[in-house]
Amino acid sequence: MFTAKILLLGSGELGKEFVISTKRYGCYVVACDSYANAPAMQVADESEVFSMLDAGALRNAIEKHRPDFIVPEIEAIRTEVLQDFEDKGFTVVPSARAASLTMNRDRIRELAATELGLRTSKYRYAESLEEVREGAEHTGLPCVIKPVMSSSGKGQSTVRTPDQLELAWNDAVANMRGDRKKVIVEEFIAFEYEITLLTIRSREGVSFCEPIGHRQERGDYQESWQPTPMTEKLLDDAKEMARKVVDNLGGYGIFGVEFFVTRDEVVFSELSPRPHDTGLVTLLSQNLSEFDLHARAVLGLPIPQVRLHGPTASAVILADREAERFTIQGLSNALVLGSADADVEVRIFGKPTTRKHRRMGVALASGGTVEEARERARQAASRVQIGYEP
Ligand SMILES: Nc1ncnc2c1ncn2[C@@H]1O[C@H](COP(=O)(O)OP(=O)(O)OP(=O)(O)O)[C@@H](O)[C@H]1O
Ligand SMILES: NCC(=O)N[C@@H]1O[C@H](COP(=O)([O-])[O-])[C@@H](O)[C@H]1O
Ligand SMILES: [Mg+2]
Repeated sequence: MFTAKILLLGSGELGKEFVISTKRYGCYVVACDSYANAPAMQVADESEVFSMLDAGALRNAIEKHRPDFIVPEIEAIRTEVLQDFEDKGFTVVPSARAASLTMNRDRIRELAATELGLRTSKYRYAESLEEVREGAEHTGLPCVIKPVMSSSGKGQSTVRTPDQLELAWNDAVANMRGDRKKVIVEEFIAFEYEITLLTIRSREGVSFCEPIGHRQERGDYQESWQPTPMTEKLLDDAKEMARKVVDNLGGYGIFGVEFFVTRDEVVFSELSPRPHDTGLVTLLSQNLSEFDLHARAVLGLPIPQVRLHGPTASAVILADREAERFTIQGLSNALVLGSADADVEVRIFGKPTTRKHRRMGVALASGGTVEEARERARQAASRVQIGYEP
């Protein structure tokens, strides 16, 4: 009847594209999230609504559906439950350990910096304002303060003067996820640029996509592009570090490995053991998107050499306020930017409500150069508007 049954934990835009890729290979997908009608649910066979942090509900869903693959799509999951089911013989993608380590910044940092010896920023952990001050002494200013459990920049701030430390600590505590009142204080890396190195770990070994450059605001990605010109030496360093981490984490799937690149050095930042938001650009840039590659790696299908079509960029379409009644306008105005020499695409995620800065869609564009592609993608994104209804 179907190739494999997948239980998707988290059903946002990344999950939606992953579901489309797996449906094309004949999978049966049950999409789960904490709210109804989430993007991936709109294209899945079935859906379940519960909090992924609710151990009982998560257990019930796995037992009810008995999937071939449990695929985390978000970070905040009761990972102990994943470990239990993995121990019972279920397959967690890429592995329960990977999900658990990457959900906690301190655990993945310990693995990368201490166990694997990768170059990272200087850091300290802190569980009180007092310890935050000590941490900042160690790293120097500016420094970056992040809750150990959070994503998409939530509760994260860059501190430039000592008097800002208290505000940063309070903000981190107010926006952290989970029950650990703990932050990481990181040395601020004045990087020239930053990249996501999409790294595929499959039965056939480890392979890489061309590095993706990106620009972040408020700790959240605004635009991304491919390729990013890098010297061979720096790219090799990044690949070696990415390989070490994914081989240690184990399992099969795609990983978004994040690096800061300075003049002469690559600094490991963090990684997602799943498709990465900045990798949305691959929906247009490559013969196989990061979602196709994740699907293939998970299902044990062949992974060919990935082909980059040419310079391509993505630019996000954000809401600017909270609303339940809204319309998406201007699609045609955006798509008309496509021509014989340049592709333009828009993906609307179908999220049922908006909130300030919530990502509602993404514009994609190709160009003769990365600069040209970025400009076109930004323009296309700005032409898509959200109409808020009273
Ligand atoms: N130590 C640092 N030095 C300089 N910039 C930093 C540092 N840490 C984070 N940033 C900036 O903030 C961005 C978000 O940081 P990070 O990836 O750690 O947060 P996140 O909440 O895990 O985001 P996501 O879940 O979207 O990946 C980085 O991509 C980078 O632009
Ligand atoms: N950086 C992580 C990331 O991009 N995650 C993506 O955003 C969704 C949540 O969006 P929402 O907060 O708008 O519901 C997640 O489900 C995932 O697809
Ligand atoms: Mg990040």
